[in-house]
Amino acid sequence: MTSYSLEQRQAAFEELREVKAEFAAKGWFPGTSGNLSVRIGDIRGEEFQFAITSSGKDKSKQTPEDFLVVDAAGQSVETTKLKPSAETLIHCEIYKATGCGAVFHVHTVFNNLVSEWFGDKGQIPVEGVELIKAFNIWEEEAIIHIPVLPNYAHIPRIAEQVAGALVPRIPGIVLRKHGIYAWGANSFEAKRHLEAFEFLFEYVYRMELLKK
Ligand SMILES: CSC[C@@H](O)[C@@H](O)C(=O)COP(=O)(O)O
Ligand SMILES: [Zn+2]
Repeated sequence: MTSYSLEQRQAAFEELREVKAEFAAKGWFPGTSGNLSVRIGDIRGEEFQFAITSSGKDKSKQTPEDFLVVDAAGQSVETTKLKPSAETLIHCEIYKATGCGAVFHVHTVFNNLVSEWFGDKGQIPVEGVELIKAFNIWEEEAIIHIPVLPNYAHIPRIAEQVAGALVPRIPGIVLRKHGIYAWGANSFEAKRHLEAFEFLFEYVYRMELLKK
C-alpha cells in the first residue's frame, strides 16, 4: 500500500533529476554506473517507500523513464515496465539501518583506488582534514575511518552485510573496487556528504603518493 501523494512523488522525482544532472556534470556516472534514491514520506514501522533511478539507464541523460517508486523490500509499487536499480536492496538496507532520507551511489576512479589500497584493512583512514566537518564532526584533527566492504556480484550478499558494517558517525560505506554509497537526512545533506567523501578520497590517494 502506498502512503504518499502524487505531488510528493513528483517532488521526489524532481529532486533526483536535479542531483542526477549535477553529478552527471562531474562525470560521476561512467558507463551507466551509479544510482540515486530519495525517500517519499516517513518510515512507518518497517514500511517506507522511496523513488530510485531505473536500472541500466544512462544517468547523464534526462528522460521520462528515469525513476520509479519501490517499497521497503525493493519492489516496485507502481505498474511499470521500468526496473529499479540492480542495487536497490542496498538502498533498502541503508534506509532501514539509518532512517535517512536520501541515498546516493557513484563509481569514481578515486573511490575505487582508495577502496583497493585500504581494502584489506576494511577501512579508509582520513586524518585531520577540515572537510570532515561536512559530516558534522567538529573535533580538531579528528581521525575518521570510512568502512570498506568486499564487492560481490550477488547484491543480496552485499546487502546483508551493510547494517553490520556501518559506523555511526560516518554517513557512507565503500564497496571495494566498486563505489561509494553516501546518505543523509535529505538530498541536500546526502549530496554534501558524497561530495565531501569524494574530496577526501582524492586527498587520501594523493597523500599516499606523497608519502612514498
Ligand atoms: C554498468 S556497471 C555498474 C552497475 O553494475 C552497478 O554497480 C551500478 O552502479 C548501476 O546499476 P543500476 O542497475 O543501473 O543502478
Ligand atoms: Zn554500482
